[in-house]
Amino acid sequence: FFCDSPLKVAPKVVDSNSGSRCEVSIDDGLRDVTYVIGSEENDSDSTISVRVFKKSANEWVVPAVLGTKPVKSNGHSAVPLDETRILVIKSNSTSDDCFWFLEIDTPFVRDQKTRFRSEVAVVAWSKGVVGEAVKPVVISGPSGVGKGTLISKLMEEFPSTFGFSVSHTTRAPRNNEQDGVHYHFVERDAMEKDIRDGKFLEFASVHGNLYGTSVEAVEAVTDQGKKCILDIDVQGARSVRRSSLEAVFIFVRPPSFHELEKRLRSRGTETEEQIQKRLRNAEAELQQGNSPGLFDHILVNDDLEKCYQRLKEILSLSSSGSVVKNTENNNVSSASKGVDIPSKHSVSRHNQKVLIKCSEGGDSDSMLELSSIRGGAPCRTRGLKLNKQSFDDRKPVRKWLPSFVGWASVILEALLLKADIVGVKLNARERISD
Ligand SMILES: Nc1nc2c(ncn2[C@@H]2O[C@H](COP(=O)(O)OP(=O)(O)O)[C@@H](O)[C@H]2O)c(=O)[nH]1
Ligand SMILES: Nc1ncnc2c1ncn2[C@@H]1O[C@H](COP(=O)(O)OP(=O)(O)O)[C@@H](O)[C@H]1O
Repeated sequence: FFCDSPLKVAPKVVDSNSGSRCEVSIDDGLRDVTYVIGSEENDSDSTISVRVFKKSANEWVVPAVLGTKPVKSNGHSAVPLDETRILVIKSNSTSDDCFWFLEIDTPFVRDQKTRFRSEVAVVAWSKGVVGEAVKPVVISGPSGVGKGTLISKLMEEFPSTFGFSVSHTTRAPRNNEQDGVHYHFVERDAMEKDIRDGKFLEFASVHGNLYGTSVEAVEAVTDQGKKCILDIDVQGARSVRRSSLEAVFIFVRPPSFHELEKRLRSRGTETEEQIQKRLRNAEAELQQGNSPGLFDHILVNDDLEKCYQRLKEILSLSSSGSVVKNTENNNVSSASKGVDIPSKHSVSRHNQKVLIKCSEGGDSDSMLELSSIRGGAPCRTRGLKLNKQSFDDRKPVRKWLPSFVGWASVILEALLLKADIVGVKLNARERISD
C-alpha cells in the first residue's frame, strides 16, 4: 500500500507490489481524495478497479469509470503525472498493454461529469501507446454523393494502408450488407447503453436512426498501423473535431443537387419516403459542409476517376500505391517490442520523464518520455517514447555513474535546502531591519 501526492515537487517513487491483489494509493492533495487503484481481496472483477476515499468525509466512493479498463496483471505501479492524470504501469503484461492513464480531471472527464450527478466521482481510462499514430481520415457528405464508392476504391487499392471504422447503427441492414463488415447492426436500447457507458467517440441521429463510432472501432484499426477511415455525417465530424482524436477531415459535394437525387435513386436501396428524407437532410448537410474550420478539404465528386485521383493527392498517395510523403511515422512495430516490466520495479517521475527501475538483476531499466503525448480518454494516449538500457550491457564506468548521480543530487538538494533556510533567515533579518 503506497501513498504519494501529485503536488510534491520532488521526484516521486511508488513501488509496485507483486501479486494480482496489488493496490496503489494516490493521494490527491488538491481535492481531498485518495485514489486506490487495484483490487480488493475478494474482488472477482478481471479488470483493475478504482476506488476513491474522501478524506474529510471519511467515506469510500465508487466512481463512474469510463473507457476500456485495463485487465489485471500480477502487479502494477502508479505515479501521478499532474493534477489531471495518473500513470499506471502493469508488470508482466504484453507491450501494448503496459502503460495506462487514469484520467481524474482532464477536459474529457470534466465534460463527462456534467452527465452524472455532481457528487459522483468520474474517472476515465486511456491506454498508453508507444510511438506516434497515423491520423484517421474522416469523410462526410450527403447520402448518395459517393463516399462509400470512393472509400471502397481506396480500400481496394491500398488494403494494407487503410482500415475502415465499422460504425454501429440502429438502421436495418440492406440486402448486400454484412453485420460487422459494413456496420454493427444493433438494437437502440443496447446502443444507448453503450453511449451512456462512454464507449462511443461520437454518435448522431441521422435520417431517423442512431449511428455512432465506437472508440474501439477506430483504435483497432490504428493499432494495426493502418489509417482509419470514418464515413460519418457532419454532426459526427463536428464531434470528432472536438474530441482528442486528431484527424484529416474531408467533405464530399455532388456536382449538383439534381445529380445527387439521380444517384440516390439509381442506387435503389431506399424507399421513396427514405429518399425524400435523405434529400431534405442533404440541403442542411451541404450548408454545414461550408462551416469554417470544420473540413480541411472539399472534394467535388463529378467524374468519379478524377475525384478519386484528387482524394489520393490529399492523402499523399502515389498512383503506384506507395505513400509519397509519410510524415506521420508509424511506430506500431516499435511499440510491440521492448517492454516487459517485472513485478518488482519502482517508478519515479521527474517532469515529463518516468524512470522505471527494475530491481531484479538482468532486467533492464526503462525511461519513459511523456513530453509529446497526445490524445487521451476515451481514445488511446499516443506518443509515448520508451528507452531501454540493460545494466549488464553497460561499461564498468557507467555502472557506478547512476549511483554517483543519485548521491550528487541528494547532496545538491541538501545544499539547496540549506540555502533556502538561510534565504528565509536573511529575508526575515532584512524585514526586521526594514
Ligand atoms: N455520426 C455518424 N454518422 C454515421 C456513422 N456511420 C454512418 N454515418 C452516416 O450516416 C449517414 C447514413 O448512412 P447510411 O445509412 O449507410 O446511408 P448512405 O450514406 O446513404 O449509404 C451517412 O451520412 C453516413 O456518413 C457514424 O458512426 N456516425
Ligand atoms: N462520380 C460518380 N458519378 C456517377 N455515379 C456515382 C459517382 N460516385 C458514386 N456514384 C454512384 O452513386 C450511388 C451512391 O454512391 P454511394 O457511394 O453509395 O454514396 P454514399 O456512400 O455517399 O451514400 C452509387 O450507386 C454509386 O455507384
